Amino acid sequence: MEANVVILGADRVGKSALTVRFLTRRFIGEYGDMESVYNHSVTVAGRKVAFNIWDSRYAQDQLNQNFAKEKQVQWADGFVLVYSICDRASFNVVQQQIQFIKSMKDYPGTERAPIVIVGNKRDLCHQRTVSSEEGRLLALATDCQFCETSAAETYHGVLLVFHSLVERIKESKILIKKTAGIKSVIRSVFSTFTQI
Ligand SMILES: Nc1nc2c(ncn2[C@@H]2O[C@H](COP(=O)(O)OP(=O)(O)OP(=O)(O)O)[C@@H](O)[C@H]2O)c(=O)[nH]1
Repeated sequence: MEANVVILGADRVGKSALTVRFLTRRFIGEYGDMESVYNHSVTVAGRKVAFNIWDSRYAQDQLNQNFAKEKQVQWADGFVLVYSICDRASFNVVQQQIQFIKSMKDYPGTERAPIVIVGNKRDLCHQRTVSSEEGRLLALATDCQFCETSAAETYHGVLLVFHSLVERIKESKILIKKTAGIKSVIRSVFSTFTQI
């Protein structure tokens, strides 16, 4: 399976740190500000998954932000939305980004959004301004997955983020296929009737 994943979130929340941790198992501290797409294959539940990961930048002005996000939303099969547990403004950005994604992608009623909300920098819990409960409630209200982790401290927490996203992407791809199949049946029935 191929999975296009976009990493979104405000400035300095750890988007690159999470990406690099997943790719290399390492935390290197500073990451520059290049926007890149990385390829990385891992085995999830016995199945090889080829990830294309778009580590995005957060555009400051609204116009560029929407333009960039539209491209990303069209391209993506799934999203990792990152905030820092020490930065409430970044939590608000994630809420806006969920709304934006949902307004652009029409997830049918039965489909759970292929989005994982990640509260990063868990190692800095003495500076916490966003509680775990708030993150969990946001995920419940928006039907997304949620986890807190620390890219600085753990590889396994980060791995879990991508594994749980794969499950949602799998479900979403099956549903898209089914819907496309039903649409094509309806189209062919319709064209048969219009020819009669
Ligand atoms: N303590 C701690 N610091 C972290 C963690 N993740 C990232 N950082 C630090 O936070 C800063 C920003 O990390 P980046 O990965 O560059 O964040 P980003 O979201 O890609 O930032 P932009 O390039 O501005 O979009 C760096 O100094 C990282 O070392 C974490 O889990 N814990």
